[in-house]
Amino acid sequence: MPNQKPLNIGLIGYGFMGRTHSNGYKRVNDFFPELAYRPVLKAVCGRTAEKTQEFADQWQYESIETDWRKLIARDDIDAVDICTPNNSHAEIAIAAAEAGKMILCEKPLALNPEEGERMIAAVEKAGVANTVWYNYRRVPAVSLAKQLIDEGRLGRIFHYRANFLQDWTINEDLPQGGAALWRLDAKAAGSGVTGDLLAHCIDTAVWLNGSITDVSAMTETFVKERMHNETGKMEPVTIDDACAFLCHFGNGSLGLFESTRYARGHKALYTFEINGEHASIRWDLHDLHRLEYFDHADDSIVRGWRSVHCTDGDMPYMDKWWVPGLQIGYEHTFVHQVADFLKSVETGEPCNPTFRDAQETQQVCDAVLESARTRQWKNVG
Ligand SMILES: NC(=O)C1=CN([C@@H]2O[C@H](COP(=O)(O)OP(=O)(O)OC[C@H]3O[C@@H](n4cnc5c(N)ncnc54)[C@H](OP(=O)(O)O)[C@@H]3O)[C@@H](O)[C@H]2O)C=CC1
Ligand SMILES: O=C1CO[C@H](CO)[C@@H](O)[C@@H]1O
Repeated sequence: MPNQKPLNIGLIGYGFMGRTHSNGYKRVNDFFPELAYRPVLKAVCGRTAEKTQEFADQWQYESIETDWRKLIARDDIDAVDICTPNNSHAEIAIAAAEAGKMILCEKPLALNPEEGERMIAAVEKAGVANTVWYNYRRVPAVSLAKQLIDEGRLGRIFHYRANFLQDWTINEDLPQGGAALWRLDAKAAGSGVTGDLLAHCIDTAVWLNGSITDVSAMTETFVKERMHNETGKMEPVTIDDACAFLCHFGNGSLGLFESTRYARGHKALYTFEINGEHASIRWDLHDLHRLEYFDHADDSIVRGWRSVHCTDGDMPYMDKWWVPGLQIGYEHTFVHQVADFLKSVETGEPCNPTFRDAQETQQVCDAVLESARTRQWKNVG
């Protein structure tokens, strides 16, 4: 569309998320033609020039940088997209805000709530648009769950249950740290499954069911020592391999959350179930276009769990895609977040979750880790 205004993107980090976001930028205007803005892939930054250039050529970025400070200093960058390991989010975001750039930051927002506070102060002082990529909110079935809850169809909520299960660190010979395995090093990641996986479950839960007030958690590190890629020596493992916690929500409901990288057979199984007074819903990332729904008001002779295939045009986001019955996937959640961000730039409305919204998840993660450490219930915040 010739009338769309360009929004110049500076992407920092060209790994897994660099690819999902780039795909989102490239596809968004074809499927959301009404948007006033069009992302332009202006520059990508990584520390390795050769690999960064390879990525730029493949995804058609106009230029590369090998120092994120140079990317932020450029006048031709409007929005900075942070796709680097967690320990760099705060420094990059604060510098980007001070340079007046809009910011899209990967999750978790920061290493800890203190960093999160400084990031919020920076974006709010600069008055720049900001969002955090908690992308699962934008699975149509998850957005539909939000709609059903907000319409009051579940009534009073009693229970919220969520799991995020993986199995990729079971091998005790897997090293820790360095470029590929930064998730196993608390200095780079902040924490293990709590900040990496439970953060998604917490973000969705707070969005769907409101604030979490207090938590009681346990964590475990099953493999205590691993070879560190940077030192070449066996070193203590500093992250949580598994975490489970109980919590209270402000609305009086009870929560039960579990995450691990030691659930043999599960690669990325994110599920949640919510039980209300009138109805229950459940969702499973492996079948992401389905929302299961049980309505007690149904006639008893046909009452049961319905499997709602979220592909009709009246489901959230689905009028943008194919025809009823044909589904979409993981990558579309990022297209949706880009679309919502561009819309927010146009209207001046926040694009959820903002840094301030995402800080709530940071605070819950902090309370969870503290509760596990002290073996006591902890209040959030
Ligand atoms: N929303 C979601 O569902 C997901 C979110 N994430 C989050 O996204 C972020 C990135 O994860 P992921 O993409 O998997 O990580 P990867 O390890 O795949 O990629 C990280 C990238 O960051 C670059 N990088 C690292 N340090 C710097 C630096 N100082 N300056 C510039 N570039 C740097 C690396 O390139 P080089 O080494 O050349 O510098 C690499 O391109 C994390 O915060 C993670 O938690 C990840 C997966 C899913
Ligand atoms: O959603 C996710 C899937 O798993 C990744 C790790 O393997 C996470 O980093 C990510 O946030």
